Amino acid sequence: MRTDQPAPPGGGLRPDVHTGKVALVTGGGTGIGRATALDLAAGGARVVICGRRPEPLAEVADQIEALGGSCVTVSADIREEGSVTTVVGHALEAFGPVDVLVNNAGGQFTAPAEEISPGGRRAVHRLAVDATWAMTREVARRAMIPQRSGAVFFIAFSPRRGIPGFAHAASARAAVENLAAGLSLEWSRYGIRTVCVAPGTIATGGLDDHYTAEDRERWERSVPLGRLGRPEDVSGLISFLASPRAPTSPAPPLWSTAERTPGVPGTPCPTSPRRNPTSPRRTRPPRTTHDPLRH
Ligand SMILES: CCCCCCC/C=C/C(=O)SCCNC(=O)CCNC(=O)[C@H](O)C(C)(C)COP(=O)(O)OP(=O)(O)OC[C@H]1O[C@@H](n2cnc3c(N)ncnc32)[C@H](O)[C@@H]1OP(=O)(O)O
Ligand SMILES: NC(=O)C1=CN([C@@H]2O[C@H](COP(=O)(O)OP(=O)(O)OC[C@H]3O[C@@H](n4cnc5c(N)ncnc54)[C@H](OP(=O)(O)O)[C@@H]3O)[C@@H](O)[C@H]2O)C=CC1
Repeated sequence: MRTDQPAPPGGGLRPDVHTGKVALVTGGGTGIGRATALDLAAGGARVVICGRRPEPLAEVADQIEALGGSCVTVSADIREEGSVTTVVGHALEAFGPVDVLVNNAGGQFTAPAEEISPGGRRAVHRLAVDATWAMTREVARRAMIPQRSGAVFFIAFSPRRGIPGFAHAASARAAVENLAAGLSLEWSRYGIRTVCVAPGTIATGGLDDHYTAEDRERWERSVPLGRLGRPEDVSGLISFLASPRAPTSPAPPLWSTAERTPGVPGTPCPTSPRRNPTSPRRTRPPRTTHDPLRH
């Protein structure tokens, strides 16, 4: 069964939690981006979504409108010069200043590091790093800095210390994580929060379509929970962090919905240690009553 099924929107938050806000979600037509667009809309935000293919964008817009929300779609390849300006222009024209930007569009391929060509590395970094920065700068300059508020989300990877087959992509996400941390130091003065979310491994259509069943099974085995995450795990976190209930001080650099696997990424997680039945039980020393008033 395909795993990229629409999730019930809401994220468990109040239906007016984002009322009056405008959100822009890149790659909002599928997977994590779609779940995020739906959750933000279910909280009352007016949503702009972009991606290269118009069809998935239109489906999400229909879903949002069927729930009584507002959604505008912009079909664009955000790696192309000028397209970021166009996307942000459409958002401003449709709904006014953007309050929440979710830099979700991204992707890569798996390959041994030594086989990744400069062009292959560039293709991945152009999207994950360059287009993300261009979008963030454009939204900040045209909306968030003038209005002295906003929340910008970035998507990183977990684990953070590298993933076999992802040398190009994991290094791109490390750059984005550092960007989020640096911007939070610079742009707090404008009331802009920059937050990086590291999803772990999430069952999406993108994962189904671009990676082998073997890859997915290996990644699944490495999750202590025993299953991959769901898009709404990530969208629910983003929706909460975009809400007024989000902790603001001190701004945490990275939020993760992920496992923290102690072994090599992609290898099975260790099983729980079991007591050796032949080893003697440790005997506890007798309990003494501690009276804090007596020394
Ligand atoms: C513990 C384990 C954790 C696992 C974590 C898993 C976490 C991540 C999951 C996800 O991110 S799921 C998201 C799913 N979606 C995707 O990944 C998107 C799929 N990929 C793409 O859409 C494309 O590959 C791309 C990355 C956007 C590149 O597209 P583009 O149209 O720019 O590519 P091309 O013009 O065809 O090629 C450019 C350049 O790249 C080289 N290349 C492309 N594919 C491959 C490949 N499979 N292997 C090696 N090289 C590839 C291609 O040859 C070109 O290079 P040059 O010829 O110019 O040198
Ligand atoms: N699923 C997972 O396990 C994890 C995912 N991530 C990251 O989370 C994000 C969402 O992933 P997921 O939902 O799984 O994957 P999807 O492939 O479903 O989502 C990627 C979205 O980005 C859009 N997109 C890709 N390239 C461009 C472009 N050049 N311009 C505009 N839009 C673009 C795609 O639409 P279109 O093709 O129509 O352009 C698509 O809607 C990605 O950045 C991914 O790398 C991070 C960690 C784990």
